[in-house]
Amino acid sequence: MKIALLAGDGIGPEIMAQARRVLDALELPGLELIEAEVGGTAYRNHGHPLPGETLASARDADAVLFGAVGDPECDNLERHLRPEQAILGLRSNLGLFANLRPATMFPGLENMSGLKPEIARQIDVLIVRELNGDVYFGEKAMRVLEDGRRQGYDVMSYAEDEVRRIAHVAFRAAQGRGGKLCSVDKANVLETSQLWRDVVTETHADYPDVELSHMYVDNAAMQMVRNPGQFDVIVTGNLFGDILSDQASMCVGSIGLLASASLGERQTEYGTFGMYEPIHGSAPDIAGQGKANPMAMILSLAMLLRHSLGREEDALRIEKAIAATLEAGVLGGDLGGSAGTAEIGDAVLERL
Ligand SMILES: NC(=O)c1ccc[n+]([C@@H]2O[C@H](COP(=O)([O-])OP(=O)(O)OC[C@H]3O[C@@H](n4cnc5c(N)ncnc54)[C@H](O)[C@@H]3O)[C@@H](O)[C@H]2O)c1
Ligand SMILES: CC(C)[C@H](C(=O)O)[C@@H](O)C(=O)O
Ligand SMILES: [Mg+2]
Repeated sequence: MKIALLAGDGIGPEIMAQARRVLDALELPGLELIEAEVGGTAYRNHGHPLPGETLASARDADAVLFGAVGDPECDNLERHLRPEQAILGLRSNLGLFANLRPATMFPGLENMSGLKPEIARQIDVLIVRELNGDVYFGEKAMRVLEDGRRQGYDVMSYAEDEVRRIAHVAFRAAQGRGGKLCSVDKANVLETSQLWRDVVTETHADYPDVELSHMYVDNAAMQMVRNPGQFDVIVTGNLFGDILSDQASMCVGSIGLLASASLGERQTEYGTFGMYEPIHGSAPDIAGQGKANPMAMILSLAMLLRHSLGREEDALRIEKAIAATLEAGVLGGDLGGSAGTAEIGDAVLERL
């Protein structure tokens, strides 16, 4: 079993170190770890945020564990050299089109989001975000118009096969959970969304046991705050999924808790090849201070063990250790506590 570890920038290496301790504690037989540089760090050392060697290491592994990228000092670089391009490059080059972002309330955190505890307690939503299309990957340009005005230009597009394959992932996920799928779009305005809605509705014919609903994204953002417990599985496009998942994270207490799996079609000897990462970024405002919550990173490792290495029991062990740590009140600054990154790592390891 081979895992590529890409720690990245900012808090990436700090939280990766804690996930690494958890992985070491599991003592998986025959495990090989390959570390590679990515993001601003890779740009500085190799002139590119996603060096060919890093992409090759990721491709060659059974799974990729990814920290975070993003570096304020790189903000003025040309777009193709910015750290964020590394993550987009990995997602597209590795064919990782299905991004699973679960947001589940942990016992003890019901008061964290400001929602009424009886509402907060019901949150258990899986956001299935399409990851290889949308305005992220359409044609882009910074143009100068005839009258001298600059115009930013980004094309939003979806082809029907791209919508169909993510719809299948979402319907299957709903079958394995509460049997409800809500497709989120902006079909009252966008052609891409009208196609999205049509294709999701067509695909529903294969899954008559799943209850399908459609919701406009602006309403979904409101409903996510009003009553997030109404959602079971949400399927949506790349941009809407990016935004709604950060929003969902606060409903369960903090962005420092949300893990993700990015999957494609490639199967390995042990499961589905994938890349696993917290949904948050490199958090430059707290980087290097030992303050970052490593739980989203450690929960991403649990998802890796489940989906790519076929080790459900180890995944559950980690998830239970995180839940027990939170229930014991070991909270990072993001949750109003004072535990630092390593202290949280210690507490999780102790319970593991
Ligand atoms: N997958 C990724 O690598 C990824 C995801 C999102 C943003 N980014 C990049 O990260 C950089 C910073 O972006 P941003 O500030 O908009 O978003 P961010 O997610 O990095 O941070 C937003 C806020 O949440 C806090 N936060 C995030 N993770 C935390 C954790 N684990 N523990 C405690 N607090 C945490 C930060 O301190 C900050 O106040 C940018 O360059 C952005 O492009 C990368
Ligand atoms: C860093 C950025 C490109 C990325 C995205 O928008 O997908 C991030 O926000 C995420 O949620 O993984
Ligand atoms: Mg995001």
